[in-house]
Formats: sequence, C-alpha cells, structure tokens
Amino acid sequence: MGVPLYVLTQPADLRGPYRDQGAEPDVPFSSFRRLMEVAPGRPYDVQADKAAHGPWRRMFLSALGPAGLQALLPRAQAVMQAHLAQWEAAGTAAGGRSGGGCIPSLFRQVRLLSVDLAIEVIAEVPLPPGVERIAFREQLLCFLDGLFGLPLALPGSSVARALAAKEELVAALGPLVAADRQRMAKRWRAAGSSYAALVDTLTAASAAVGGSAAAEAAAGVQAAEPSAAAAARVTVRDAVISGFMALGFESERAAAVSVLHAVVAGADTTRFALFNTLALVAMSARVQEEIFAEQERVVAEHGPELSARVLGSAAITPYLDAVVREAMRLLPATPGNMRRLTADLRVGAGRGGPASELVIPKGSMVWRFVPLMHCLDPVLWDGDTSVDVPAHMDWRSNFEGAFRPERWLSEDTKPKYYYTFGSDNHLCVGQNLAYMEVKLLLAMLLRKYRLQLHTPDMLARASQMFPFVIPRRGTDRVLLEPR
Ligand code: HEM
Repeated sequence: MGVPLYVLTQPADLRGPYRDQGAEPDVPFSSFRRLMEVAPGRPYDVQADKAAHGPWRRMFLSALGPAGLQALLPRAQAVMQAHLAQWEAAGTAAGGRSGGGCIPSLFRQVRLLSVDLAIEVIAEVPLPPGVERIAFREQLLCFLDGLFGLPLALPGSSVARALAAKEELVAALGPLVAADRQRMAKRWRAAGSSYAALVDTLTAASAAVGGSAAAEAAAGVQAAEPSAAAAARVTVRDAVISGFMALGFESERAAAVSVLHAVVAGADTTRFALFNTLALVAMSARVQEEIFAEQERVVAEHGPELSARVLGSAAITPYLDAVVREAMRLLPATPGNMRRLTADLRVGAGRGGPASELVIPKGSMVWRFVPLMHCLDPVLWDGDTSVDVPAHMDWRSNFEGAFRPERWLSEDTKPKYYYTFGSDNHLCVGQNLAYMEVKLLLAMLLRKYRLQLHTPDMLARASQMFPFVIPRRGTDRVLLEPR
C-alpha cells in the first residue's frame, strides 16, 4: 500500500475517523482504484466528497428503504428459485436421495448467485435473456477478480483481464442505462444542477408512493408493484448515476461505470455473507432445527409467503435474524474499511498516562479490523489474555459455544461490538437488503431440506481465512437432505 497502517481497537480513538473528522474513506489498493475510475486518470470518490456524500446516501436509503425492499423481494426470490432448481437437479444427477439436492461447490455457487442478485436485484440491469446474459456474467466475474489483484497489468494478469472485461461491460451497459441517464440529466437541470435539490425532489416523490406500498406490506398485501409506484421509486441505479453527475461525470460511459459500482458494492459482500452463514448453519443440526421450528410457526401464523414483512421483522423471525447476525459476528463478510488521516490523530489520551498516548501522523491509514473488534467485545470477552482465541470466537475447538445465535435474543448477552456493516457516517446502506437476501435463502432452503457438509471440517481446512474465508477446492459440497 506504500503508507503506514495502524490497527486501532479503542472505540474512542476510532470515533473521529469513522465520522469523517480528520479522516476520509479510502481504498488504498491501486488495482481497485484503477478499475473503479471513470476513465484512465479520472477517479471518482463520492464517499470522500463532503458536499455530495449526504444527498447520495439519502438516495440509497430511499432506494433500499421498506418500499424498495418490498419491490426487490420478488426479484430476489425468482433469482434464488432458479439457483435452487439447479441445485435440486444436481442432486438428482449425482444419484442422491430422491427429492434431494446438492450444492456442488458452495463457494462457487453462492458467487454465481450473488452476481445474479447484484445484476438483477441491486442494479436492476435490464439484460436481454440468452447468451448475452451469460457472457455479461462471465465478464463481471472477471472484473471482480481483478479488483484486489496485484497491481501489474501484465498480459494475462487478473488486472489486465479485468480492465478488458470492464470495457466490454461498459459497452454493454451504456445503451441499457441510456434512458435512465437522460431522465436523470433532465431532472438534474430542472433542479438547477443542485444535487441536494434533485435528491429532495426524487426522494419525496418516491416516499409519497412508497408510503402506501409499505402500508399494504404491513397489512400483509402482496401486490405487484403498480406502475405509478415503479415510475416514482428511486432505484440504486438512480442513486449511482446521480452521484456521478454530482461529481461532474455526465457521459453515457460514466452512467455505465456507475452501475458497475453498484454491482461491486453488493456482489462480493453478499457472496461472503451467504457463504459464511450457510457454512456455519450447515455445521449445526441444532440451529437448523431451531430455524425450521420457527418457520413452521411463521407459516401457521402468517401463511407460507416469504414477504418483506416476514423477513424484515425481527419480531416475526427473531431466531432467523439472530442466526444471520451471529454468523456475521463470528465470520464477518468484510474485514472492515480503512480511513486515510487528513490531520494528525492523537490516540490513547486519558488511558494509562502519557506512555500510552501516540500521535498518528496525517497521511497514515487507520483500520478498524472487524474480526479483532468482535474478539474484544466487552460483553462477550472476560479480558483473559492467556488464551489465543477467546471462547466466543473459537469455532474450531468450541463450535457450540462460539456459534450461539441465542446470545442475540437477550439484552444481557447481546454483543456490543458489531461492525460487519461499518458504523457512523458510512454505515452500510445495503444492510437491510443483505439481511433480507440471506434470510430469504436460509428460509427457502431450510423449509425443505437439512443441510449437510460433505466434508464436515470444511472451514477448518480452508485454504485461506484472511481477508475472506476461501475453502480448499473439493471440500465445499453441501448435500440437501429432504425433510
Ligand atoms: C453482507 C453484505 C454487505 C456487507 C458486509 C457490507 C459492508 C459494508 C461496510 C463495512 C460499509 C462501510 C464502508 C466504510 O466504512 O467505508 C458499507 C458501505 C456501503 N455499502 Fe455495504 N455491505 C453489504 C452489502 C451491500 C449491498 C447489498 C449494497 C447495495 C448497493 C451496499 C451498498 C453500500 C454503500 C453504497 C455503502 C457506502 C455508504 C456510505 O459511504 O455512506 N452494501 N458496506
């Protein structure tokens, strides 16, 4: 990275940087930066732009609020159903038990699923069916593979392939998002090129029609999205395209790159959330039975529909909710984002005297490393430093004690540190969508099947645990045993 990096663990020291005080978000990986720029030498960073960040964030929160989630849920369900059908067919082809299924490689399959979710649910890209869709997905996988590759665009390297894939994707996306771009450009001019005014107008119109859709959802009505609501609904595509305009990028190319940004925000994060959660759940027959029992109660009381109301309410599915939080605590889907200091940062003040104080110079990076923070949780950790891994993190030798969704069900045992989705000014705006998707897949699978790992110690054999869990090839087959 070429800059000093400090890992900080005291919330008091981290508060300022994660509230944009004397620091700004930065991803200090040159391949990532190069692949995300609008055009060579033209970077885009709305998160660090003090004026544009607030309105841009409001656009996302509107797109992924209750009405948005309700509109996106049927799409997510259709995508998951198509993947589930393939897993069921794979089980039959492998000669499995009648009616059973098999996820041949959990890691690869959830990656394909999360890319499809990112294209069809998050970015809502109107791709034509058929060969082009398959080619688009392959290019997208290639693009994602290059983001954290070695920063050498030598022929055949992951970054060189990703740069080529980016041009193909931009060429394919440009015409597909042209109408959105023109619509947004018109609104942008009508708002006097003021981003805050544009966002006020768009989010107010969306809230007006979304309010009635949310009321219907609360009453349990599952109507198809009416056309007036669909037309007024702010989408993630609107959020990213307008964000680019706010920073002066108005071309068709910029609109296409902005949609790639939306896909990047959701694709691999969701993939690791799905992989980590399914892996942990597949290791625990007890947790699977608890989820199944809760789902039976939900069906008896609310009907079989997996609606946004059922999935979005911790009051209706408290255990399922707790399972996803616990999985994201124990094996977070991201190691956490860094901050670049724009001013010197004094840390350790007021704790243990001058010897424990330190000034971290401007220009350095600071990092809240999420798994370490979860290790140090004051509710779960007794401060014993004589063990390598405390009991609440030690899934290798204390699985039942470490993976305990029940801890989320009581205020006394609920974890205090939970940073998987960030915090403060940049708390993830997609977290409710991510929760909904993970809960939806778990409910769809566990209502029909028991999950069984073909290699029970798959996680312990993983070829990589940092920064993401990657299983050893051939160990991540999951059997779907019919109930
Ligand atoms: C399990 C899945 C996900 C995880 C673990 C995750 C994690 C995070 C984290 C840690 C941050 C904070 C970044 C920072 O502090 O610099 C963040 C921000 C963000 N996330 Fe997510 N995310 C997930 C899914 C999604 C999805 C589905 C979307 C949908 C588009 C999304 C959109 C965003 C955006 C736009 C931000 C920037 C917010 C801001 O700067 O105000 N994320 N996410």
